[in-house]
This record gives sequence, structure tokens and C-alpha cells, in this order.
Amino acid sequence: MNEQQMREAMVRLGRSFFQRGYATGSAGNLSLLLDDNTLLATPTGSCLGELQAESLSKVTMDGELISGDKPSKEVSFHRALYLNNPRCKAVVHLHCLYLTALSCLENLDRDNCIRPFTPYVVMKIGEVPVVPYFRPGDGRLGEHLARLAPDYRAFLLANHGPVVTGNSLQEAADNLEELEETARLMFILGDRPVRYLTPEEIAELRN
Ligand SMILES: O=C(CO)COP(=O)(O)O
Ligand SMILES: [Zn+2]
Repeated sequence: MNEQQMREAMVRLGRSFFQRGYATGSAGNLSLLLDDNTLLATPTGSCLGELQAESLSKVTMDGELISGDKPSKEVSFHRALYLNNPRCKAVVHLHCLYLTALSCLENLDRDNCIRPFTPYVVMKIGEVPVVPYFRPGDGRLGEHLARLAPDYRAFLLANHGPVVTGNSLQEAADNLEELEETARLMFILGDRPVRYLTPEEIAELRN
């Protein structure tokens, strides 16, 4: 895909997330790595349902704006992910309903907030660590994500929402949707006894 096609793909994905209720208002942000090692990111305050290909923010890996509107206030944590994991080519951050509800629970397992009970989470994403709460845009989110980036594909920001990476924008989006569906299942299952996958079953999925 050339840059124009990547811009159009980001616009289409934002609209799709918005139309299907994954994104609401002006919450959330998307980014992807371009071939010249610069980032294409959604502008701050933008509604993901109404992105414009030509006003997307183009930013250097140092965070300097090259063209387009002012970038997302979270672009520093997006940069931290790219800089600390060469496999990361795209980042999706949303305030989608069930993952955000999960992010507000006390006593989450900070090392992995989604204990596997279906295979795809293990196959596509693996463990999901929890990043402590900081206000949106706080640089400490990036510091935490930089440390976790080499070992994980998805993260839950406490009292905020998910951050999911991928080797393409489509893969990051698919992984985000798989995680959101899993969080929804967790709330549907509620307090009923769940048969979690055994360590052997999990190991088989990782092979
Ligand atoms: O989700 C958001 C903050 O965490 C939205 O912020 P931006 O509009 O600056 O991208
Ligand atoms: Zn946010």
C-alpha cells in the first residue's frame, strides 16, 4: 500500500469503528508506521467516524509534526510502542465499552487481566498487562508502555481503555475486536463458574 492508500485505510477503519459503536464522540486514536519511518496518526479531538485523509497528522519518530492537523495527545505512547518493538506497525487505542468497563475493576491481575477461556485470545494476542492509571496524555503512559512493548501485543490502561498493536492496521483492529468480544463474554459469564483453558491447552495454542 502506498501512503495515500494507507490514509484511506485509516479513514475507513475509523468510520467502521464509529459506525459499529467501538468508538464514540472524539475518544480514541489510531496510528500506523509509514515506509519512511514516520507515523500517520489521527488528529487530537477528532471523531473517528469523520476523519479526513488529507488532514491526518504525519509525525516523525521524535514527535515533530510534518504535516496535517495537531496529532493525538497520545502520540507519545504510540511512539513508545513503535520504538520498542520492531514488529509493531500499527496501534489502535479506543474507549470501547467492555474493555473500558474491565479496566475499571479493582483487583485485576496486573500481569494478565484476561485469563484465557477461549482460544483466539491466546492465538492472536497472548497476555494483556495492565498499565497504572495516569490522565490521558500523561507521558508516564509511554514510559510504562515502552517497558512492556517488547513482550506484549495488547495492554489495558487502568480506568481508561485498551491499546492494541499489530503488524498492520487491519491486524491491530482485528486484535482489538477479539479482545473487546472477550471482555464482553467476561461480563456475560459474570460470577458463573468458568472452565478456563488449562496450561496444557494454552501451551498447545502458542505453538
Ligand atoms: O482517547 C483519547 C485520549 O486518551 C483521545 O485523545 P486525542 O483526541 O488527543 O487522540
Ligand atoms: Zn483514551
